[in-house]
Amino acid sequence: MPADAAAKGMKLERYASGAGAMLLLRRVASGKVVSASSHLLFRATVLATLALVFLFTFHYPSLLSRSFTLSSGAGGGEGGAAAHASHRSLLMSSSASAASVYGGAAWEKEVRRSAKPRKDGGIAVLVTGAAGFVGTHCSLALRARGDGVLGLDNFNAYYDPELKRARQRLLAGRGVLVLDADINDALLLEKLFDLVPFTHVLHLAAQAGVRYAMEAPQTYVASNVAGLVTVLEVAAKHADPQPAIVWASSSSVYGLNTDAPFSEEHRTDRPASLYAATKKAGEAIAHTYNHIYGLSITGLRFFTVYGPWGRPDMAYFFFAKSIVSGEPITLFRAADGADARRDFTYIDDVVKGCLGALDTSGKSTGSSKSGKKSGPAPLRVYNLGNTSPVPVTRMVAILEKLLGKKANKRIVAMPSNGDVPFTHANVTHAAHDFGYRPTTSLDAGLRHFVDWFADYYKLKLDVPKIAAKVAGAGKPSSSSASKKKKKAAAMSASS
Ligand SMILES: O=C(O)[C@H]1O[C@H](OP(=O)(O)OP(=O)(O)OC[C@H]2O[C@@H](n3ccc(=O)[nH]c3=O)[C@H](O)[C@@H]2O)[C@H](O)[C@@H](O)[C@H]1O
Repeated sequence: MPADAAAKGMKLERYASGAGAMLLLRRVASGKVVSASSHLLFRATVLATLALVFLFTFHYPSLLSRSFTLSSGAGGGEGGAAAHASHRSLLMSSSASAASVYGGAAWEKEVRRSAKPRKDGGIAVLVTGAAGFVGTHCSLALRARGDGVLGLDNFNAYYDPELKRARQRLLAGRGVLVLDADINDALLLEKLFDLVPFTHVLHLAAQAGVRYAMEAPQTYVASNVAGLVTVLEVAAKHADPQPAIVWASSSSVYGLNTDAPFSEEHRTDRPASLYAATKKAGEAIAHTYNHIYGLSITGLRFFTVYGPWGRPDMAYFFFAKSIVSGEPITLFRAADGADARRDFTYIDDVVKGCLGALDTSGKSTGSSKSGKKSGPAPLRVYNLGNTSPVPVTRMVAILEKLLGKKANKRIVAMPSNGDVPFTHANVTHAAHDFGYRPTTSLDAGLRHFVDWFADYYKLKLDVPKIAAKVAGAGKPSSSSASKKKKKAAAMSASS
């Protein structure tokens, strides 16, 4: 035996057992009993392997059994009673596995309870991205009218996950369970469809943000393309009956289109950002699943949605934070010298549009059993905007008044990072098909946002007084001020 192999043998066998190993070391070192050495080496290896298997099993049971997380605080799962074995897709976020509570009878009961309609004729909706901004508001509105809602969210850290947890707690308080789960977890989705005959999927989970797409392009592909495909695959090939799908597209699909107001008939083949390209890809993918599998699919092109419980990555939200803290804000000016303009759309108006789209979606016509469709199913796309673009500088002026503080503004040329100079929705189709009529001005909507913002971050703003000034209502009496505050709080929690 070469000297280094003998040395390795000595090293391994030293771990095998105390006194015996010492004896062995002497014998191996003398080079006299080589065959005894290899025999013991084999035994030591087997022992070490068994010890490792034992340790692994003890410390990492979640890797060996399937975990479904129940995280609304409502009820508990049954430890170790995994619902079924599964692999995790490489596309999935790892956050879901961290504090897992296992599936089982109690978990299934909670899932069914949350998804069960409370009224005759109510629908059962699986809401993806339920702890997101639009997802939270839609889930609350569905629950408020007696529909069944089960939420999914992967609680990723794109923006403050604590805000998502706060929304989750709000939903739990209204009886809506939001599972820690990723839309790319096909087996979990299948399991949920086995438990609940969902009539609809409101698919809002996505990687949002136009400019962030330059920093993290792959996350857009994973959520907005792969994630959408996973949801549609399960809905088409596993769910029985197939649900109708309503999902979040985006105003950004209009890209470099200059015809205004943007109509669903306009070109959408010139996306300005990868975000827009993934949403456009989603619309093409929706066509395929409708065509082949008979899924009823409705895409909603949201226009810069804002309001209470909003997204901190959006300009109105982080501008408000910066104004309060005295930090500078940067405003983009378009190439023609005009201020950037957006068709800012208030959350309550968008929620009405989402519910209208769900209620008029029509049925899917395919069968996951036979793989055939009985005829064409609805395939729709709608703008959900406010129909009145406002310069971003005006949005900042409203915030300044509401917050009682001037912004420290810096105006720069719009960087070429996926942004577009303006958006403007034509909502004729949504108005015709489900009565969509946005009614909230930017002044009123931002007043509701700032009421919530001050409350959530515990800021000492005299919000009702400032809000009334902006709305031109004069100085409110203390009773009308408190009535206003109560109304805003009720709205932010129930819309
Ligand atoms: O409708 C959509 O489909 C998208 O709407 C939203 O995108 P946008 O309309 O771009 O909103 P947002 O980032 O709030 O910028 C607002 C304005 O502020 C300007 N803006 C922005 C940042 C900045 O630092 N300065 C600035 O002037 C900027 O030029 C713009 O004019 C969603 O984020 C997106 O997920 C998607 O849903």
